[in-house]
Amino acid sequence: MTSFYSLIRSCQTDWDHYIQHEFIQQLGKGILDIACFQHYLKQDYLFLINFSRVWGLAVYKSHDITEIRQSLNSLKTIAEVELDLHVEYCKKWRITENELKTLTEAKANTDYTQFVLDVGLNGDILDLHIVLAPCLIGYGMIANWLRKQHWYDAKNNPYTSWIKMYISKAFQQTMQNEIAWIDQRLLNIDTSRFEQLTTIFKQATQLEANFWQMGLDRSF
Ligand SMILES: Cc1ncc(C[n+]2csc(CCO)c2C)c(N)n1
Repeated sequence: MTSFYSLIRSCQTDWDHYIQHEFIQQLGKGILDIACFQHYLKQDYLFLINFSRVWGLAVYKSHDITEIRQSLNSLKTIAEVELDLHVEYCKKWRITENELKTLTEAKANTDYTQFVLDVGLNGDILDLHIVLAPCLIGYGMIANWLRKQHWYDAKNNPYTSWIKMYISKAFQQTMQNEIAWIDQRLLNIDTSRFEQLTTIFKQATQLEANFWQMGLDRSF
């Protein structure tokens, strides 16, 4: 049966590279250079702004009022709640609001956003959810993977607060809801449509891995 997990299996190597990226391994061991994490957090502020735009596009691409409300809800959460939380979180890492407002966007960030918006503009609501899946579902899976590693150090780790966000019951439930939404839509698609979706999913997964690499290299 075609399910969200078939998408992962279709690009297992890329998926594992994203989930188990060096950035994540160093973060889980608590040895990631703070400057790399700060660079990631700053770029993520820009990413989240673009990400909220994508939900705006999803509102437009919705088929019915249920889908409109679902996308609108995601747009409101990110624009009205999560961005403020991100700014507060950045302050704890000595990143000021002014710094966030005057950032230069890194190439890995632009490439990712451009791809997501391009898929969204040309495709339908299912394409949009699939291109966003590595982002929406991947972070929850990263947290779950980290937790299972024998070297994962939750106690003496400056990054525990970040990992906790994605281990939280609320986030894990959101992730499961998204998997269920995708699974439902994958039930009735044919092979060629599935192949189209795997291409989108694989590319978004690679772009997510590039985002970690950008953090690690502190590149622009
Ligand atoms: C590059 C990048 N990829 C994924 C996420 C994770 N993420 C972004 S928005 C969202 C949904 C609601 O919080 C999630 C899980 C991130 N922060 N940065």
